[in-house]
Amino acid sequence: MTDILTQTALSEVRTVDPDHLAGAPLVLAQKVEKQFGTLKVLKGIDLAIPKGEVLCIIGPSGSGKSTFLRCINQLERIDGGALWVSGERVGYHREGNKLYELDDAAIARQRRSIGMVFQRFNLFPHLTALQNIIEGPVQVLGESAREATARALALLERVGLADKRDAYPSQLSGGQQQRIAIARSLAMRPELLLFDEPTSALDPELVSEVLKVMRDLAETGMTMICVTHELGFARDVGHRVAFMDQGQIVELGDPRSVLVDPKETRTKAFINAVRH
Ligand SMILES: Nc1ncnc2c1ncn2[C@@H]1O[C@H](COP(=O)(O)OP(=O)(O)OP(=O)(O)O)[C@@H](O)[C@H]1O
Repeated sequence: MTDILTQTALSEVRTVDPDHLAGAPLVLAQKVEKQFGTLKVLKGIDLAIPKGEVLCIIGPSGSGKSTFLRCINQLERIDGGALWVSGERVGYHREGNKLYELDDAAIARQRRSIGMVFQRFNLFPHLTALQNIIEGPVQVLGESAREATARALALLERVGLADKRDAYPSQLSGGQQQRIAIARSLAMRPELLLFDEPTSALDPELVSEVLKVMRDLAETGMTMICVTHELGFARDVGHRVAFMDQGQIVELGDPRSVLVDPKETRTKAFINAVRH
């Protein structure tokens, strides 16, 4: 398996800075398929994401971007192909007519290493910012309240919200809630962070504060897959950009080649439409 992973890593990530090419990819998708009823939503996604990479996924509504993230995080089961995270085969998969399933404990363990930040912040409304952040580390990772609180306070500082530790979500702006949601994900010490349009539910003036936190995070070497409509963010922060359309990755490469000088007609049309 290491050979497959390494070979695929080298063939798929050649456009990435060599510093990001340390060993096997953190995420590997091979011919991943997903359908809802008769609707084929993912039609053979091949992708290798090395540790430390920031991959931005762009594409029109309904192209399967969220579904792909949800498959990585095992919120959806794939119907074909294979997915690995950290060299471990992810949850459910099918080979021929056989369906392989990990037990719930193994799935829970795999999911713990993957953080996900949603469009809607999904904070617990009855818990303060601090309580939202320590909930997972205490309940799931078994950390002491003292240790979890110390780390949560550092994370609040990192997202610029130390003064909001005792505020409830309803007392925070959308941008602040999203920054708490990011801190909450980080508190679980994830190896991989998935962002599903984290700024699209925000008022325009609140977008930049969330993008700044994501930008800072990228600089720490966190592996991130960001589904985003923020082309400026994708250009400045992404190591690579993937353009998805109709369940396929139509174009993949460094941000300049995909966003400024795309080769595919569909990519060009999408970028023009988003810009105007
Ligand atoms: N649970 C589901 N049941 C049935 N169809 C679904 C389900 N989830 C997604 N779909 C459909 O799958 C297709 C892809 O959806 P997905 O949310 O992955 O697209 P997307 O590219 O993320 O779009 P957007 O940018 O609008 O979020 C859409 O046609 C959607 O209606």
